[in-house]
Amino acid sequence: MDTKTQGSVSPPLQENLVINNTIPRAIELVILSLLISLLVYRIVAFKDQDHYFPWLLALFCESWFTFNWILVMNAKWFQSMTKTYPERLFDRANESEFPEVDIFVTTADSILEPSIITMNTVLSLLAVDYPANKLALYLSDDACSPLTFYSLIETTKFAKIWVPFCKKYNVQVRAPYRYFTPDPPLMDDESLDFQQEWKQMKNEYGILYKKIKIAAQRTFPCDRDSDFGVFANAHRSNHPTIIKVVSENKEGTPNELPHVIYISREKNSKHHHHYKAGAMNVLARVSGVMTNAPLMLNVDCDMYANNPQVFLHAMCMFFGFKNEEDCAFVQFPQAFYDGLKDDPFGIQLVNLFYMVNGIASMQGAFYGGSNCFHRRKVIYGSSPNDAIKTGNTDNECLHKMFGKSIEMRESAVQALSRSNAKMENRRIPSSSVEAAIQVAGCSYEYGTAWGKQIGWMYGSTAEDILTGISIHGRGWKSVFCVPEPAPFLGCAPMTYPAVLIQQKRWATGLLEVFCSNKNPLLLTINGKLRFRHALVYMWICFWAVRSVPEICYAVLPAYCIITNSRFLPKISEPAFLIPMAIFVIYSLYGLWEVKRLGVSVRMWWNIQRMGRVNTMTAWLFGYWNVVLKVLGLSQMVFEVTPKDQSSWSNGDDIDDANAARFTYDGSPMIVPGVITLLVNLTALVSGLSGLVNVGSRENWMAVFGLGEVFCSVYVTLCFWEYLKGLFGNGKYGIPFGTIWKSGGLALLFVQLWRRSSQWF
Ligand SMILES: O=c1ccn([C@@H]2O[C@H](COP(=O)(O)OP(=O)(O)O[C@H]3O[C@H](CO)[C@@H](O)[C@H](O)[C@H]3O)[C@@H](O)[C@H]2O)c(=O)[nH]1
Ligand SMILES: [Mn+2]
Repeated sequence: MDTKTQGSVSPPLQENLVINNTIPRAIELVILSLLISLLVYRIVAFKDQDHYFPWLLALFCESWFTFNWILVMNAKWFQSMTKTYPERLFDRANESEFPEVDIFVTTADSILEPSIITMNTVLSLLAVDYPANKLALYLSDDACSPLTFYSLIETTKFAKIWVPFCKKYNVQVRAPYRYFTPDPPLMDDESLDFQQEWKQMKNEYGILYKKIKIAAQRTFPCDRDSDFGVFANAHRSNHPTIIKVVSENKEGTPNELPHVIYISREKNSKHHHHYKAGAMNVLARVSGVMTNAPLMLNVDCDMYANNPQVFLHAMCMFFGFKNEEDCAFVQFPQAFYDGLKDDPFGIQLVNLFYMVNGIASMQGAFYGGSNCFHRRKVIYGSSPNDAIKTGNTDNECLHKMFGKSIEMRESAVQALSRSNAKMENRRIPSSSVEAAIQVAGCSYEYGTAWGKQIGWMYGSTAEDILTGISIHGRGWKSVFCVPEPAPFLGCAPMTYPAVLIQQKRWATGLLEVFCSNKNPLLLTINGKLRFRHALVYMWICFWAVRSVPEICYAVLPAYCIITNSRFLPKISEPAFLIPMAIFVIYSLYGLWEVKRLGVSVRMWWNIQRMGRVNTMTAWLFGYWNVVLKVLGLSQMVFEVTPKDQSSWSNGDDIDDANAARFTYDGSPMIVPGVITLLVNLTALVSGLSGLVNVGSRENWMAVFGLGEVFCSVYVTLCFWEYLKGLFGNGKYGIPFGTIWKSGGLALLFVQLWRRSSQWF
């Protein structure tokens, strides 16, 4: 791969741009010093308090916030980003020297992840600007759905006209459902030929769409001919391996289609299948024995390639670094299409922008689970300076690592020993189906290193972070690449219950990483994870833990108002300025940060409040999940996020105002949120009634602290959507059951507080 990279005359393929960060650093330091002052004040003023409990609880929460702030500052301290120049690539290397890439698409449910979405992802990837004879696309179907297989066959047929069309007219958006939806249509060419072909293509896509739609409505998508026979008795969680080579580029011509292969790994209730990580490992092995490309791209089924040059951008990184060590994987951002205006659920990850640029100057991007190119040998567990060692790895050791398949071991040796992309003895996938079936079996991994030392790591529902940290822990660096236009676009969850499920899974999975043997601190001590990078991993792993101090802090003001105690300095004390300054500076700073990214004030507020709401609901459940798992009381499941198709399937414009409204199901996750809201409302009401009974201004001050009331109002504003939910109808209303439960608990808390406050 590094054929001509050393040539000092040619301009670089990628460049690291350092971003000046002086002002943000100064502001962050000011906030830090205020936080520390507050802690000091709390300790000094402790003895003067009438009530110790709220004061101590506040001290605990604020200590955590300060610690968290230090982690954040560390992450953002140096800012940089990498820019790529794909047009320069062709001066460096010939197309025939480009490395092969095996593309992995995963799907797990043909209802939650409608086939047509997956197929559009497939089409966009088959049509990328890259020699087709260097590519193989593997679709992993964890649902073992004949519909998916049928759709893939039909899609591949359509691809035979779609791909040449895209390349001929240099179409920019190569997922047809995105290409054909805009009104007026995207026209890349004015010519009559183009217009005609465009119409024909739209028509053909319409036919494909209908075929899939009709097939989806039938119990079995088509006649049970020989190809589909295997699906007849297959149950999604109990069936033999199914591998079908749907299309093969036998001659290896660059202008044909890449290989297309369908895989449904063996499932059996006796064997744990490890969800997505398990699917990825099967993909790695099957592609290993079939095509064994040195690079692998993995995308979730909804993440279509929005920028046809994305492979070239990735190559700029792989070719562009002198040391392989600097580029174990190239991560592209996860961006979403048709995201709701102003991000009402606070999920579009914009606020992570500065974090991402910050870690770019350490060991590089986190692996995000999708949109990432990996070196195969890195996934196979090698370390940066291993290249020579692996040449003479003995067979027994290989057996223990990679399993009993001879083809697998041979391919692994090849993958581990080459630093060069050249693929000797080109094979075609259909010649290795048997070997592939063997390595996709559900007992294949027993006694091997899969999921422990090699492949995608098991033990967390955030297999991405777990796998990424183990790579960084071996001393590799990675890169983040943000070309224009956005390289991949996918579906963000479109309803609030879906958001909750996703947030809970992330928080759970991240904390699982902390509790695993890939703990960031352990990897710093025993491995090669750099200390500062480990701190950033800690920040992300602790998402779930953050829920505890946050929820305590959110009920504190209510507690104080109800029990007539204090957790903030009195307004008459100069110390009152400290928390006030923290609040004002932090809010303005956050606003300024996102404003620089072109985000509206409304969106800033949504990110802010949903940050609080998600932490106190979904992340709190994530925390409990992990506690229960550690106690051995529960097991994790990977709940797939539904991919919404309303925005494109029928061409109707979604009504943003309605889509942004919160909907509720019976999920218990919102209970802590409703309780928090209810106790704060109770506090405000009881505060108000206290106010009515008091006359003059001085007395009014004596009744309750202004700071506490302000905080209570703030929490209520954060939960405004829940407040609406209490009175909403139908799906927009919080179910009665949830309201009663939360109401009962809130009442219980308030009574308990009233009675017990005299003791603390
Ligand atoms: O048993 C399973 C479960 C999931 N998947 C696939 O995993 C992908 C991600 O699932 P999704 O429900 O879309 O999760 P998200 O929360 O959107 O995904 C983010 O978070 C996950 C970790 O929690 C990562 O695996 C993903 O790559 C990352 O995009 C999808 O393609 C699924 O088909 C499987 O193949 N098998
Ligand atoms: Mn997803």
